[in-house]
This record gives sequence, structure tokens and C-alpha cells, in this order.
Amino acid sequence: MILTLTPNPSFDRTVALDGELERGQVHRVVSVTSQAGGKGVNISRAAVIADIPSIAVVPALKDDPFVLELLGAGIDCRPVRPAGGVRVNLTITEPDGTTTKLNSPGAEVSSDDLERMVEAVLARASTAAWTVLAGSLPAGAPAEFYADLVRRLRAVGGHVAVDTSEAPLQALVAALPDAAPDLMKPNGEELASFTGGDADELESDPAATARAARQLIDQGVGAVLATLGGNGAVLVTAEGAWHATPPPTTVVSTVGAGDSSLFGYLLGDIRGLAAPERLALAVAYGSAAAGLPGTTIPQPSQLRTELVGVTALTASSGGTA
Ligand SMILES: O=P(O)(O)OC[C@@]1(O)O[C@H](CO)[C@@H](O)[C@@H]1O
Repeated sequence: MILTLTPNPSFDRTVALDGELERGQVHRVVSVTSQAGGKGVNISRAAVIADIPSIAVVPALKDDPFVLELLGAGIDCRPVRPAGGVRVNLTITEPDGTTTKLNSPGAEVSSDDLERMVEAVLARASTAAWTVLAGSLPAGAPAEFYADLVRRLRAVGGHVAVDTSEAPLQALVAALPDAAPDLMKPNGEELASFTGGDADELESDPAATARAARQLIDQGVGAVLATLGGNGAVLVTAEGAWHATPPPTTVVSTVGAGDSSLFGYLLGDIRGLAAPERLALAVAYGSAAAGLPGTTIPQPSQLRTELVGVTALTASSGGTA
């Protein structure tokens, strides 16, 4: 079972344009779709699609359309009392795959609201193969929320993965090795935000990415899956480092690609695959998601894992293995 916590879930509204987005202009849109999302929710969705049981903890009312949509999709959703309604995040996609996101802050939470989420997670974590803490934090949550929860989860046992950004990511890194999760999934920009360096350079240089990710491994993190957009992903563990390139992909919407990659990695782990195969599955999931509209999560039949190329990064190419 994969347990996910999405403290700041969102209705993902996707607006598809038939041309380039022009600031200050009126656009007639091709389509508007909406899907209950947020990083942990997307991972639970991917799990259910792949026949892996998953529980999604979200702050929402039991009869909120958000919860009803997830239950309707077969996701075991455990709502805890929310501070307010579920936010709406807007995605604008252009025909060349350019994806622009406008993410709302989410309703302000109190420490009681947060404690309800923590209790819901701690009560189930011992039965989960992986507990995934994912996404931004709602307004009012302290930046240390994930770091504190990882500490408490380590006492419970089971594996913990964290995918977040900005202040909560900085706070988690500052709390290493004490709050070290088993897996972190930064993108190039997130990695650069605490290792220094240029995000674009990291995304185009797998060896540099591996060196940056190695800093987290040295501080107790079990594995780092660094997603690099069109350049695939790098996996670093205590045993080595690998880079995987995606199959040729026509990008439609990048929303949910990182979540799909993270799920692919977890699926590989649950199946007992070796590190390079786990990475290949992650990249197959991420690239399949990028080829689908909005926040659509791929079906296993849409994966082209055999077209993912994996290479080991050696000491000479990156000083990492
Ligand atoms: O605002 P956050 O929590 O950082 O990210 C939220 C979000 O962009 O992440 C998912 C894609 O990864 C979307 O479903 C959702 O809209």
C-alpha cells in the first residue's frame, strides 16, 4: 500500500490554447478540463491505475466534490477536517507543450488542522510500503511541517518519500540527517536551490546533477531521484548514480509528470527492481505523463520503458559512483 499526504490539494483546471499565450490579450480557448489533484493525490491516482492499493490523506470535507471525485476514481480517500475549500490551480497549455501554472495558496490552516493530518498519516504509516509527503504547504503551516513529520514517521518504520519545494524543502534539508527520508525527488531548480549552481546547467548536465544529489545522500537521504524535464532523470543512492533518457516524447502538458516519475520509482521498488530499472520505470512514467493533457496520469499500457536509455555515471564522468 502507498500512503500519500497532500496537505494542500487542488482542483487542477487546465485551459488549452490553440496558439501562443500572449499577455494582455483575449484568448478563445480550445478546451477546459478539471481534475482533483495535488502531488500526493496524483501519486495515489497512479497507484490505483497500476493496481497498487493507495490511501490518500487530504484536508477536505467528506462530501466535498473533491473527495467524491477521488472515491469515484477508486482512490481510498481519507479526508480530515479542512480549514477551507479546496484551492483551484490553473494550468495553461500551448500547442508546443509549453505549460504555465498559476497555483493558489490554499486556505489558511491552524496547528489543530495540521495535527489532524499528522494523526491520520501516523495511524496508517506502519501498514504502508511507502508514505509519500508531497506538494506545497497551505498558508499557516510552518516550513518545518514535513521535517517534523519525517522524524515522527521514522519512529513508526516503513519508507518515507518527500517531494516538495521552496521553504518546506529548505527546512527539510536543514533538518538532515535527523529528518532524512528514504527518497527525495527534487527537480533541477529545487536541487539548485540548496546546493547552489544554476538550475538550467544542472538540468542539462546529469553528472553535475548527480554530484549535487550526492550531497543529500551524504547527509543520510536514502535515494535521490532528480527529474530533469526533457533530459530524463538521475538516480543517486549510496551504491551509485545513473542517468536515464526518455523515449522521444511530444509534450502536451508537464503537469503531473514529476508525480508520475515518483510513482514509477516506488512501483519499481515495490516490485523489487534494481536501481537502474527503478529509474527506467520512473522516466517511462514521467515521459508518458508529459505526453498526456492536463494532469492525466498514464496507464501502464502507455509506458515505453523499453525506449528509456539508462547509463551508469562513473567516477570519471561525475565523481559520483
Ligand atoms: O502548489 P504545489 O502543491 O507545489 O503543486 C500543486 C500542483 O501543481 O502539483 C501537481 C503536479 O505536480 C498538480 O496536481 C498541482 O496543481
